[in-house]
Amino acid sequence: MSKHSRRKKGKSARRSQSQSTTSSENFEEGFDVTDDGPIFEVKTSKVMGRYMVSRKNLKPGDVILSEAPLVIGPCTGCKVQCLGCYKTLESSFCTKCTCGWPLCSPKCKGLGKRFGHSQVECAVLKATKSSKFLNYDNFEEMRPNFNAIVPLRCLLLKETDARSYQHLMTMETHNEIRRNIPELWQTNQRTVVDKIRIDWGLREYSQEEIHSVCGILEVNSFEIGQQGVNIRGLYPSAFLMSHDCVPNTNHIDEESTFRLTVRASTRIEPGEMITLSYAYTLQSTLKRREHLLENKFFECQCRRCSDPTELGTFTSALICPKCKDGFVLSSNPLDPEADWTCSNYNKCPGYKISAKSMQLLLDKITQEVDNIDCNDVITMETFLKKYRNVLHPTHYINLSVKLSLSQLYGRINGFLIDELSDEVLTRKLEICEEIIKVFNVIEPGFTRLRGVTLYEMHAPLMVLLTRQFERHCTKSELRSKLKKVLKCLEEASVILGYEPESSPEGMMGVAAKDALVKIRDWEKILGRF
Ligand SMILES: C[S@@+](CC[C@H](N)C(=O)[O-])C[C@H]1O[C@@H](n2cnc3c(N)ncnc32)[C@H](O)[C@@H]1O
Repeated sequence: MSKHSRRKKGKSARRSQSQSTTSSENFEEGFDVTDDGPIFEVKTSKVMGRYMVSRKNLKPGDVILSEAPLVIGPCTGCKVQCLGCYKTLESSFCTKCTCGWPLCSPKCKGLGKRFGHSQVECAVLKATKSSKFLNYDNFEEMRPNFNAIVPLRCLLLKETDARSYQHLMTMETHNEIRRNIPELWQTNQRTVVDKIRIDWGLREYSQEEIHSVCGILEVNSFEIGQQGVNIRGLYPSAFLMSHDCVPNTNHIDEESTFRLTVRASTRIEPGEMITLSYAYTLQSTLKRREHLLENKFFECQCRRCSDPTELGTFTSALICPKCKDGFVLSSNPLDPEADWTCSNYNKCPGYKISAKSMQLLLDKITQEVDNIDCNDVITMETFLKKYRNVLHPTHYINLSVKLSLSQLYGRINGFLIDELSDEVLTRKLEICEEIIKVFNVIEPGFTRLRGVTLYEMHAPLMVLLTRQFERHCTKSELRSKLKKVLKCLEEASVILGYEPESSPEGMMGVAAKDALVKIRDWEKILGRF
């Protein structure tokens, strides 16, 4: 699963387990167990297979599980990277390991490590002369070789850690479905199965077994690593979380150990499903469902997907071109072929646009937005103006532009926070308020998107307030405004306090804590807010 979303599971025999098992029956280690028993249990349904259910009352921030990976390594389609630490490599700075595969340096910290380039892997890659397929003069051509590394690491577990291998093989493969998707199956055959069995000569692994490992990785793995690092990993219990387009957990992975920690992002009651989103939440229902079907092989029927308004967020809605008053919504969001109609039945009876026309329009607008430079504030604002009568203000395309603007205003040259006029500061604030209303619904609670946006909100509030103070405002006005800043910062510092300190979000969390100290100084002057 991507950072925002993802993953899945295994064989029908496993489905026959009892309706409700404690986590420890599946894999004793890696499960968080409190004094009064496991935090979650695993249940089974016909539609979803196994899924995780809470046994406790959980608060936002509570740890649900924290565990080391079973296996990690390069993502499919990754650039050439160091097999030890996964740093992307440029040809001129590359070192070769004795097995002939690239490393960042002879002293790479991942050399000889279980979750890096292990001695066993090195010996196998060397013995099979696998490096003869690596053309160091052409990094582009070298890339597909990396697709077979994690599958090989899974297969090597058979010898080096049989228990982990057995556990991994209980995960869903969706082989029955994947086998009937020729493009997917044949790509795996060519770039993984034949690479391992024919190019590297490791015939001891059967075709079926390697395809299963590919399926397990596609369905169950997490994308991990900090920005610019392209790694995927399988975890012993986290894969059991089912998908929901409004998830109730957030997770982070530690940079040096790759340990995954899953926390509740909202309150979770005993018996409630523990979920994450396998798809990017800032997408339309159509796009999320397409992603889930193509990559996780199921049709999402969650509350958000079933509701044309997406729980009142209107993230897929257009403004009706006919009455300019209603919103154009899918007449059946669970059917991608369904027509789109105006919500204003009285004024616009019978108005409709076909799914195909809608798709063409969105493709065109998406292309336009993709062409905007990621720091170009002016063009982003022009885009929003251009489509103000077409896209709902919180349409997902608008939201992605607004999310960028919320982080650019105050940060980039020409738009540094102290240089912004009151008008632009107010604009930043309005954008943050608008997007946080949507995040409160689709990514509620202690989530990265909310944490970052709350932090972004405090800056314009604070600068506007300081300017007002200089222009003389009353103590009580000041106090009430500072209260708002305090609220944003307090929540942002708690949420972002869970992020790794070296990550951009973690650094923001530290900055939020520093800013809180300064606000407390105001409190000393003005009295308690
Ligand atoms: C990472 S696995 C989750 C564990 C899996 N259910 C198992 O039994 O091993 C992801 C798979 O679970 C199923 N799944 C997860 N969430 C689902 C949902 N909301 N609706 C239907 N199926 C779901 C799908 O088959 C999906 O490919």
